[in-house]
Amino acid sequence: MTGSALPVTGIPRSGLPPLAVVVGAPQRATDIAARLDDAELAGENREYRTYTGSWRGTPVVVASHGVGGPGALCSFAELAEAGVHTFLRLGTAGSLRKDILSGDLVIAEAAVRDDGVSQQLVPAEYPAFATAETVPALVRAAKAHDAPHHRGVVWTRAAFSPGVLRLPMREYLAAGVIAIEMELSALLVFAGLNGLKAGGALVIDGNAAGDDVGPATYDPHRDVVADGVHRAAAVVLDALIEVGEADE
Ligand SMILES: O=P(O)(O)O[C@H]1O[C@H](CO)[C@@H](O)[C@H]1O
Ligand SMILES: O=c1cc[nH]c(=O)[nH]1
Repeated sequence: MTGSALPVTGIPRSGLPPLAVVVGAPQRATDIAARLDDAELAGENREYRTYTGSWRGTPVVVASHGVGGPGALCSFAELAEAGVHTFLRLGTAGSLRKDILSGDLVIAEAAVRDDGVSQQLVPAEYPAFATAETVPALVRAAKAHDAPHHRGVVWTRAAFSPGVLRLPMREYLAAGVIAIEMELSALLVFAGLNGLKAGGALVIDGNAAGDDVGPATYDPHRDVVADGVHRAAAVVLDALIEVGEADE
């Protein structure tokens, strides 16, 4: 990393394309970048691996943000500083509904702010909402790619493994929340507070509606999940371009 790079992610201080797909895992960023034209590594440090390239002729960023809201926020802040103004997260999530299956895509309308970090930015009553136009853009792209999809509210939760406290699972199921993951609400709040656009689509990697969510029931390394992520990458990139075109 050079002195001209941003300190956490190692990306340049300015000049990145305004449209970004953000993902948890560095390898997922590499896999998606391999499908871009003219992909180049723009920076790498810790869990943050960032590429630039173009998708259907439009310059984009693909970046990994790691696991958990606090670390992910460091990446979102540096990406925004470097020029990104629209973020779509392509993540994985546990399903909270029997009819939402492994490999399906959940398109987020909003997220429960149980991320453990956004409460330090703004009071908890402030909503974590997806930028309105991201939702129909993702739905249209999912249909175009024949991706089984669902839309609704996602539970972003900081703790992956249970502790001694009872999870409010029954309450969130009764409230109609459809999937659980770990970073989206931090992204949506960050975008809301900074006049940026953000949304997300999550590939289901199993059912997480029990009281014993966490490592004991977690099995994301299956073909049905890998196939879902591969399909979702094209969905999210297409939706990102559509949202970007609406800005022009
Ligand atoms: O697949 P990613 O994008 O990392 O998303 C999910 O997977 C991780 C948990 O293993 C958390 O980051 C969670 O949000
Ligand atoms: O947080 C997460 C992410 C993926 N799958 C889960 O069950 N939980």
